[in-house]
Amino acid sequence: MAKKKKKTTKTPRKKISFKLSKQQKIILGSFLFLLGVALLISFTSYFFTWKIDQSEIGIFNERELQTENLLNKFGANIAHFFIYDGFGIAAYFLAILIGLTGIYYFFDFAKKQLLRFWFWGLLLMLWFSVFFGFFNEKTTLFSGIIGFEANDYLQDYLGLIGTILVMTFIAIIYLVVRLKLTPEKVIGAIKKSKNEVISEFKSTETTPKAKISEEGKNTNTSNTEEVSEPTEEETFEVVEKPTPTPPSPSKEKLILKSETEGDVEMEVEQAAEEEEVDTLSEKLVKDYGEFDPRLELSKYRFPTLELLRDHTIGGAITIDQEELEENKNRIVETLNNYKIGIANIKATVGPTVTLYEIVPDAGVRISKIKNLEDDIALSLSALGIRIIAPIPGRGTIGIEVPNKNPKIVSMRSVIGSAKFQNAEMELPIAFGKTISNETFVVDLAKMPHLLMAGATGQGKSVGLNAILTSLLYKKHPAEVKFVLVDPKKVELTLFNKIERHFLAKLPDSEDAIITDTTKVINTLNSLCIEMDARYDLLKDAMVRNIKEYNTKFKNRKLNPNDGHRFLPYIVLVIDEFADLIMTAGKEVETPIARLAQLARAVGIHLIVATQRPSVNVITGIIKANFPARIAFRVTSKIDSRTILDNSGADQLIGRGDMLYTQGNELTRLQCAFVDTPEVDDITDFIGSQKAFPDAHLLPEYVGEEGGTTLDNDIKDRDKLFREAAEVLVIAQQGSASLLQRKLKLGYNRAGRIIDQLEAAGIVGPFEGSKARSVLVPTIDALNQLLENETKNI
Ligand SMILES: Nc1ncnc2c1ncn2[C@@H]1O[C@H](COP(=O)(O)OP(=O)(O)OP(=O)(O)O)[C@@H](O)[C@H]1O
Repeated sequence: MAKKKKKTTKTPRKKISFKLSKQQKIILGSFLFLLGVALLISFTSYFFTWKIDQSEIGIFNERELQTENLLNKFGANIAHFFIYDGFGIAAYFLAILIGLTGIYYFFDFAKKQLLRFWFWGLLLMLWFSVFFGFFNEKTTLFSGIIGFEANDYLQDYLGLIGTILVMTFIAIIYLVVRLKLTPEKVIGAIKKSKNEVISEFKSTETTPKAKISEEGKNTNTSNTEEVSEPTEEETFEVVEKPTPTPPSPSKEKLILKSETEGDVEMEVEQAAEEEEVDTLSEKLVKDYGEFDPRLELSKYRFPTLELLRDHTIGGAITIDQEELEENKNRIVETLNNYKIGIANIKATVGPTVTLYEIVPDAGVRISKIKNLEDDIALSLSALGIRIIAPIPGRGTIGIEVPNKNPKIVSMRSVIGSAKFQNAEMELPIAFGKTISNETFVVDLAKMPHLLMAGATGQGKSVGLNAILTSLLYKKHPAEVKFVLVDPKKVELTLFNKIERHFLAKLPDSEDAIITDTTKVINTLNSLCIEMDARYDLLKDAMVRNIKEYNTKFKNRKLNPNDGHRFLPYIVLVIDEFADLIMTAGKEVETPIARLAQLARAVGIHLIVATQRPSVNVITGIIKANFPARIAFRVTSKIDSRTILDNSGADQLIGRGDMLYTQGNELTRLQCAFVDTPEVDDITDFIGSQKAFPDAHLLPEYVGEEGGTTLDNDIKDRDKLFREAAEVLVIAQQGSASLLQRKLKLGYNRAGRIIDQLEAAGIVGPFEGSKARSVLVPTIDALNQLLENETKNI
């Protein structure tokens, strides 16, 4: 018990605080300021009296003893201590710093700047003290003992030249860091002063002339007031308008006198340029730096190259001379059989095919060679021959012949290539290698949507994995989000591991990867809502595309309180589009077409793959909005035409051999190969790192049949119900995103309020991705409606 009592009687320890009250600051400030002044006086006086006072230094107890220093014994001793025993003339810095500190405390200015003054001031004091050490070998008055000894010490170790060099270096540091001096500024200042001298010289020269002309005018019959009564002493003022160069920080007056005595004097006044003031956004950027979308996952590590394997077991591409010669002879022979002479032939060996470029003899018709495609293929007895007549931009005819030993192009080699690593693109994709063995990198953001077709087993899934891998190697989780649709349920499951890093999903769904058709419809419509919301944001920010928007947001020119946010790119990947169209038809096609038409500017990009590129799957409207297309091997010429608007895809050899077009010419590529275990490793690597709390949530979309039951219970209404109703009635637009912005609500709450408004008959039913109609025309009508409601209860 006694112990307990002891404990309770213990008084809590007082915290020691160094915070000064306002009065204390004023007292301390004035003390320091006056001390600084006292030091300045005693130092100055010391230089005149030190010889006389020399013998009295150190004697305090003899009251009658007087010294010559203006501050008597105190002044003589303190000055002796700081100047003679200390830093010489440089001790003035100390006096100034103490005085300055006094001013800072007196006016209670921020102390950060003061610290800087002390740091640089002390450095300067030491520097000058050592510097004067060079000059006064006999008396240490200029440098003080510290400066003299320090100089001596440096010279003992570095010699005179070494010491000068060290001192120069410190001086440069001061000039560059503290005074922000650069060679350009120095040159500019020299030029400026040179110009000033010249102009001064010129104006002094011209003044008498001006006077003469003035006098000349006077003799004329002009009667203006200024010239009618010229007197010898008269001065006149010419006010010069501000000239753009050179800017001067303050108003300056320049009096120009002519050489002749008692002559007209001219005063030139140059107005100072107005200072530019930082805008709010510039100030925010200065204070907090640019907005960094990566900050939340700032420790995120990008996947390493070691996670990818090298599949080129056979080593790099080898040129089989025999095979080349054989093919060349056969081509020449076949063409000769049809009386087509060849002037020149050149071969480029790629990973899977070799391109033979032919320059036919003059007068040979190109269509003739094109028609012989099948005959040449027959005589070369090889699958996958493609004839390009002519090769655009080269003036030759190309014959692509598959190699006997095709080489796999590893994802590792394309990801590790300089072309991909140095690519300055928004969404870089390394597809593989071209026929001339160059890494082929394109920007998905520029495509802007990609259609991919190929018969089963020809490399579509590998191609999709290559695209996703490319983006994972280049983009931070905050910058891009994937919406993955995988009706086959097996192809993209590995990406589940990176759900909270890179995937986007509907708020109520468990899995981010969408496998069932109704969910696909909801997701597509949700993306349409997101697209519309993004367009609203872009409009509000007065920018044309997501890149400009994000730049503006990073520069803190857009206020997050107005609903603005950093917009990540969204890449929608659909692996088996035919399946979706078969089961959902128009319901899928409409939002896809809408997205394809409009979403490019807001950073939503589509990648759609299909096994069956038939016209009822890839309809005209979809095709028109997917300018970038990839074809793996397809089974018929018709399919090739559907996907590429050209034949050729039926002639490919499979296993990643593909044709790529972005609206104009076809490029034959060997798709990079990335195996499932590699994707597994990459997603493991990313998945094991710190993630966002949840997958990126897309806006909620309530399908027609899955709509929530409309409950018109007044008690259950949201607190902001009335305010929300007013906002929508005034805007005559029933959109949840408008509520989000105006009332600063989350999406879910805004959605709930919209449902309640619908139940109350204020807004109309859901109309796809369009905003709902508002059924109440004015605020008065709204008040009436709500009043009637309460009466009826
Ligand atoms: N770029 C490539 N390089 C080498 N081999 C490849 C390449 N792409 C695909 N292959 C080979 O082809 C096989 C089938 O590829 P993939 O699974 O991508 O075909 P798919 O078109 O997606 O077929 P499906 O439509 O039936 O899913 C792979 O297992 C692989 O052996």
